[in-house]
Parts: sequence; C-alpha cells; structure tokens
Amino acid sequence: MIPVVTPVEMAAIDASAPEPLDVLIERAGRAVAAAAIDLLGGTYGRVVNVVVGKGNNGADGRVAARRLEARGVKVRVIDAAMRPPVLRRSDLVIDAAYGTGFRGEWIAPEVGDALVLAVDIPSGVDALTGEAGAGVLPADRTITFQALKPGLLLGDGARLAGHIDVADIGLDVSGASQHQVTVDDVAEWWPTRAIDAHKWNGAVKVIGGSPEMPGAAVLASTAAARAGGSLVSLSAPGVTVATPPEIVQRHVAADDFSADALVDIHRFGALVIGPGLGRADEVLMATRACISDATVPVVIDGDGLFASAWSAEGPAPLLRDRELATVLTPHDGEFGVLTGSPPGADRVASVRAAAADLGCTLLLKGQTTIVASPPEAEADPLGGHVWFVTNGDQRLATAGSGDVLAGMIGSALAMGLDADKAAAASAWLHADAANRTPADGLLASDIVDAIPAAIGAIR
Ligand SMILES: NC(=O)C1=CN([C@@H]2O[C@H](COP(=O)(O)OP(=O)(O)OC[C@H]3O[C@@H](n4cnc5c(N)ncnc54)[C@H](O)[C@@H]3O)[C@@H](O)[C@H]2O)[C@H](O)CC1
Ligand SMILES: [K+]
Repeated sequence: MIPVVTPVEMAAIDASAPEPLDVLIERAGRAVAAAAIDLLGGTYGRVVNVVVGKGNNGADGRVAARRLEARGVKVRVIDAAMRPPVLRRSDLVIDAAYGTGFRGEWIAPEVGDALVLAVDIPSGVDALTGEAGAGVLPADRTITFQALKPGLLLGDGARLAGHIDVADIGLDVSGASQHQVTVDDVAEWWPTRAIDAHKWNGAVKVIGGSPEMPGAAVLASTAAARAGGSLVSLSAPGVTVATPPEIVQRHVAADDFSADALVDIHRFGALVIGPGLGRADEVLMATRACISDATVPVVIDGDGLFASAWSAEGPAPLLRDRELATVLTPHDGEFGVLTGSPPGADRVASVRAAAADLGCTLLLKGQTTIVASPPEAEADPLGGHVWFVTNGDQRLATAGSGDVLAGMIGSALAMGLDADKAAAASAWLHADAANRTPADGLLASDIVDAIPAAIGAIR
C-alpha cells in the first residue's frame, strides 16, 4: 500500500520532522534532478527549462536546477510570475511553479515537444481534490515526496500527472489514514480456501433480479461464484432466472419475501442484495426487512441502495442498527440518493462523512474508486481508513459491471475478509479482470469470466 496524505496532513508531518525545511528541500531537489536525468537519458548537450514559483515547490525546482547545472546540463530558470507565453526550446521542462500550496488559477507556458517533469504535482492541480483548470501542463512524469497526494489520484489530476514516482525524503508518514491499494496488498489480503474447506465455508446468498431485470442477479451470483464463493444461492423475487447450473436458485414471491429469502441465512457467510430488484413498493419494503434481519455481513448495491434510503428518516436508522458489517457500493447518483447530495469536490471527505454517518463501509465508484470504513471511535468522525483503487479504466463503465463487483465483494466477505479490505481488494481484482479483456466490445460477463485469471495472477 502506498500512503496518501492531504496537503494539511503533509504540512503537519513537515512541521514535526526533526530536519529543518532546507534539508527536506535539498532532498526533494536531488530526487527531482535524478528523475530529470533519467527522463533525459543523460546530461551532455541537454537543455532544461525549470519554471519556479515563489514557494517551496519552486525551491525544490531551484535545487534541481543547481544540481543539473553542476552535471553539465544547460539550465534556464524561469520565474513563474514572469513566464513568457511560450518557452524557448528545451528537451525537458521541470514544472516547479506551484505544489500543494496552489490556489486559484494557473496558465502554464507552451513548451513545444519537450518532456515535462512535474515537481510534487502538476502546477495548478488542487492537491486535495484533483481539480484543475484548462491551463495546466500535462506531465509525462510526476515526482512526489514521501506520499501520494489525493489530487494525484482523483479527477483531472490523475490524468495530468503521468507516471508517478514517490521519492523518500525521510519524512514519517506511518500515521497515514489513506492508502492506494497495490497488487501486493491484494495478494496478501485475498483469502485462500483451507484444504479441508466444505461448501458452506464461504457461501454467498444473493437477493436480486426481477422479471424486468433478471440479468443483474445472474451477473452478481456468477461473479460471487467465480471469486471464490463456495456455494451461491440466488433468490430472485417473483422470477426464476437462467443461471449456470452451479447457482442454486431458491424461489421467493415478488412481495413480502424477506422471511423466505433469509430462511437459512445463518448458513451463509454474506448476503448480496439489490442488483436488478427494481423499485416496486413491496420489493423495497421486503428489501429493507432483509437488510435489517440478515445476521451476516451484507453488500448493498443498486436498488438495494435505493431501498435503504426509502424512508422519511433516510437510510441511517436502518443501516446504523445493523450489527454486522455492511458495504454500500454507490456510484455518484446513488450516493446522492443515500446522503441527500452527490459527492462534493473533496470526494474523500464526502465518502468518509457518509461512512461515519451510516456506520457502513462505503465504496464510491469512479475513475478512481474510494473505499472508506466507518471510524472506530465516535469521537473521531472522519477517522476511518480510506483506500484508493486506481487500476480501472473505461472498460468498467459498462452495464452490469457494478453487479459483478457486488458479487465479488460478497464472496470476499463470505471468505472472512474485513469489510474495507473486501471492498478494496474486490474493486482492484474487478479492474484487473476487466484489464484482461479486449479494450472494445466488453460485456460485463467477460469480467466475470476473467476473475479466475485475475485471482490466479496474485497467487
Ligand atoms: N513534505 C513535503 O512534501 C515537502 C514538500 N516540499 C515542497 O513544498 C511544496 C509546498 O510548498 P508551499 O510553499 O507550501 O506551496 P507552493 O510552493 O505550492 O506555493 C505557495 C506559494 O505560491 C503562491 N501561490 C499559490 N497559488 C498561486 C497562484 N495561483 N498564483 C500565484 N501565486 C500562487 C502562494 O501564495 C505561496 O506564496 C510541495 O508541493 C513540495 O514541492 C518541500 O520540498 C519540503 C518537503
Ligand atoms: K509543481
């Protein structure tokens, strides 16, 4: 896992560091110079423009400029405040105009075909939210210090940062409460079945589907089975859907189905509820009963999220009363239904606040998926852990993809993984499975088929 810290947290970490700021800046500048030489493929005859601002980001750039010059690179230092609209030709531009202290607007100069190395973050990107104006220079590479910044992983920032390297400048970020998930984390977390396991170790119950939307239930249940669910039982209210023979179907009525659907729930490790259920009043009512009565960890997706919020008091009384883990998997629109407003510019703060308010693990889907767990102590409302999952691409934005993810999380929960890791690891594997499929023409069922290969690759 790679630590992620906000600008405010980074300032506090700096302030408590034993080294003076000059030493940290010297280390940062040295790392920038090394990255520049790496990008240039040498020093002899190379020309570098360094755009420097008046803050510490600029100071990092000045140290790099000095070091590159000492190595024989021809260096021009350009004051950000006096920049010309177009820079003279160079092999590389080091963008050290602004870092985490940026506010407002920034129009970068034109740089021609030079490579661009951003110092800490591309200047003009908000390091907290990833928001950026149109004038920001896209980087080929960003060298950031000690920890990632949320703005490098979110929104425009993720696109503008290019390849990101994290340089060690000797700061202690061990207290970080946010991390980017890596393949090693998933390999460490994803459960392996015991040699003496039987089919009820890790069984998943799925309640989903309807006469109008049978497919969502098929995707969620087959994904749960592919992800390791030893036995998957599906109850699709009022309909029998066409599933592979391995999925056990237990028929329930189209209304008032909670008692029948949950009759043997104690035998299961987790419940996935919501995909394709629809929004008929009687379905919503029975769905709410299932959520409150399920004595197992629950993943709530799609129409299950709508059902959770379907009350004058909102979703909190229903969800907060649950004793076992609950994972909610909204996209932005569903997040709005759950909390009353869509995620704000600071998506992480929105997700953390919702997780704390609802007492649930919350997974907000997006180009970068954010998972937040509820805080352990009530005194610390934003204290839960945050995971960033960044390995997905546009392939995941296809109908049914979310149903697949919900099934996978159910499987991870049923195998005993903690809710936040179940959500984060499933999101990572879900993206990795999609990355194994063709870039065009992907069907959600192709993601299901690729799950075993994705899991196989982390073993
Ligand atoms: N622990 C670390 O990570 C370290 C990071 N370092 C580097 O320091 C910067 C942050 O430095 P700071 O001085 O706080 O902020 P900036 O350099 O980003 O800029 C602040 C400076 O610029 C002015 N300003 C902001 N926005 C604008 C604007 N739109 N137009 C004009 N001027 C603007 C602002 O008022 C300030 O005067 C971090 O990113 C790292 O690169 C150090 O290396 C130490 C360790
Ligand atoms: K910068």
